[in-house]
Amino acid sequence: MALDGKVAVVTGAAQGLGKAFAEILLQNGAKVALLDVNEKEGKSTKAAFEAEFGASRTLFHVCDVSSEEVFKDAFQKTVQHFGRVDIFCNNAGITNEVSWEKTIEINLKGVVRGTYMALEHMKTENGGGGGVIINVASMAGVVHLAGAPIYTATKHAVVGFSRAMAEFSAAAGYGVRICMLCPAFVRTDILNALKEKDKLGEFFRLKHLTENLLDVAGLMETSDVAKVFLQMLLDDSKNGAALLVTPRGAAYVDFPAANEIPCSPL
Ligand SMILES: NC(=O)C1=CN([C@@H]2O[C@H](COP(=O)(O)OP(=O)(O)OC[C@H]3O[C@@H](n4cnc5c(N)ncnc54)[C@H](O)[C@@H]3O)[C@@H](O)[C@H]2O)C=CC1
Ligand SMILES: CC/C=C\C[C@H](O)[C@H](O)/C=C/C=C/C=C\C=C\C(=O)C/C=C\CCC(=O)O
Repeated sequence: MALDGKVAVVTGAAQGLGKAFAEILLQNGAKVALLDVNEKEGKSTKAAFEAEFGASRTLFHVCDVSSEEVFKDAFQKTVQHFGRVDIFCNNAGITNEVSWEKTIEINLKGVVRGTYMALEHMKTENGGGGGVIINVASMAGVVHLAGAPIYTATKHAVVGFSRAMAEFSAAAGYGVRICMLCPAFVRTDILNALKEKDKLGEFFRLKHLTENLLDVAGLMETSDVAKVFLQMLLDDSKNGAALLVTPRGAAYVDFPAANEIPCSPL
């Protein structure tokens, strides 16, 4: 997929990884709708992008992905403004083990909402032009963090949901690919949760496990992950693929097929 003239939506685009994904899309010719719950940071990011890429290439909407109504409204306004959407990146996410229902609302239900909305608009069955959905999971969508069980659960769920939807989309002939990005640790504000007892609750006592993992794994910059995001987005051969991203490189996860699970008689 060439990006010139394409329209992308990125949730959680005010800062961190979402901002870096929006920036690389803009650098490659796309127009980008930035959706984020943080109005101040979102406006400031929009202003910075306007200065670099021109006012007509971006749009910012205050949007909380945990509200069906608000999310739909922001998406509809994006379609009205740009006329179409070709790329949808469900990136918004939080780490909060105390308000765990909120974490599920944003990290999982927000991704489900965004995926359904994007499919409804892009699927060729409805006269859409097809497209790509990138759901941002995490390395914690494939391995677990004992210090963040709900975060782990939401990211595993994003991987499972996206894989199932990718196969469904292909079987239904929607013309929409769905892939998952699974980075390890990236230097963004989300890592501050590791220092906050009011975010980790009883799991705060295991924060050293995550910190040890981080020490071994190393920390990436958002721009490094954005380059890998772009490669996956442009690879038309990938559907239902989960790309792990680490400081040592990237690799697609080799999931077993249902008939490949090794079992022995009980
Ligand atoms: N930084 C890391 O180590 C990694 C992060 N991720 C994932 O990347 C995604 C982005 O996170 P980061 O950039 O790291 O964190 P971040 O905290 O810097 O950015 C998250 C963005 O999402 C926005 N957001 C939060 N709740 C929202 C809501 N309800 N509706 C709309 N926007 C909302 C925030 O305002 C913020 O702009 C998340 O899904 C996270 O789980 C995945 C792997 C590694
Ligand atoms: C409380 C958690 C806070 C934030 C979580 C992060 O945002 C992120 O989503 C979680 C990442 C989880 C990563 C888990 C494992 C990572 C493993 C590696 O990168 C590989 C580790 C070591 C390899 C050593 C080597 O062989 O070189």
